[in-house]
Amino acid sequence: MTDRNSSPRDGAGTAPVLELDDVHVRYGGSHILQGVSFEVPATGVTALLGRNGVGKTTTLKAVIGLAPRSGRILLQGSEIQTTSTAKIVRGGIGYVPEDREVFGGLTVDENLRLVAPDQGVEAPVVGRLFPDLVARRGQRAGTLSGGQQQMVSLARVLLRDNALLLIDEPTKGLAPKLVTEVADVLAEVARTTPVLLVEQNLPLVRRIADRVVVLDAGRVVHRGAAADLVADADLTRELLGVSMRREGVA
Ligand SMILES: Nc1ncnc2c1ncn2[C@@H]1O[C@H](COP(=O)(O)OP(=O)(O)OP(=O)(O)O)[C@@H](O)[C@H]1O
Repeated sequence: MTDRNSSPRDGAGTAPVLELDDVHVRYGGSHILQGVSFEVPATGVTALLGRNGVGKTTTLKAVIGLAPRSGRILLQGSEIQTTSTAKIVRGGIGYVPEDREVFGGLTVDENLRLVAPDQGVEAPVVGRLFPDLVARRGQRAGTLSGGQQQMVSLARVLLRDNALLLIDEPTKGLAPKLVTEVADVLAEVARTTPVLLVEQNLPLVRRIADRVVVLDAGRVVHRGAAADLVADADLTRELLGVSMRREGVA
């Protein structure tokens, strides 16, 4: 495994917010995570990368308790590998799954009031980061564009106080302009809350991630500074099978 945790942006010196130690996930006879170990520092964006099907989403699900896991997982030093998802969420992990999961029949405001009944779109964080959602407060979430639904998902999680955010491919399927908008929001969010981000868009990773963890076949194969990985065309091709010119962030 390559391990290049030497950047001044790597959060070294502070206690990690999340630690995975030899985490395994098995579905029936399939051994999906095969001893995953890494730390998420308490600041900035840690990007979890890897080719399709290597176990990135499964890693987030193992942390939040939605996949059958073994091994040790520590949130702010406390073991959570046997804790229920509801307790983990109450304990401070916000999870934005890949499939967005908005309530399509409810308005934008009603979706947010499920989490913050007294505030909805009036919550300061919504006005600050998602002015478009305030303007669309009465629109049914099912009629929003993919990017707008992504914003509802993100806003809903941000209505709570989180020690850590797990965000799974927030830009998947979005047009480049919306990718840029989501990237802006994530960069702003990460100023106050550490983020573990699954993302395939390397220009976005270069722009907002501080460090990367790369998985292959259920194992960590590389850790290091995001800038170092994306600057190394041979390494990105070797680890991810992509070149930096594939897609852009305006
Ligand atoms: N509930 C499940 N039951 C059986 N196998 C599963 C289940 N969930 C995921 N897998 C398998 O685990 C492997 C890892 O899936 P995962 O979704 O974690 O990959 P990923 O790295 O997030 O991929 P992608 O980039 O394509 O989203 C895949 O082979 C997938 O088919």
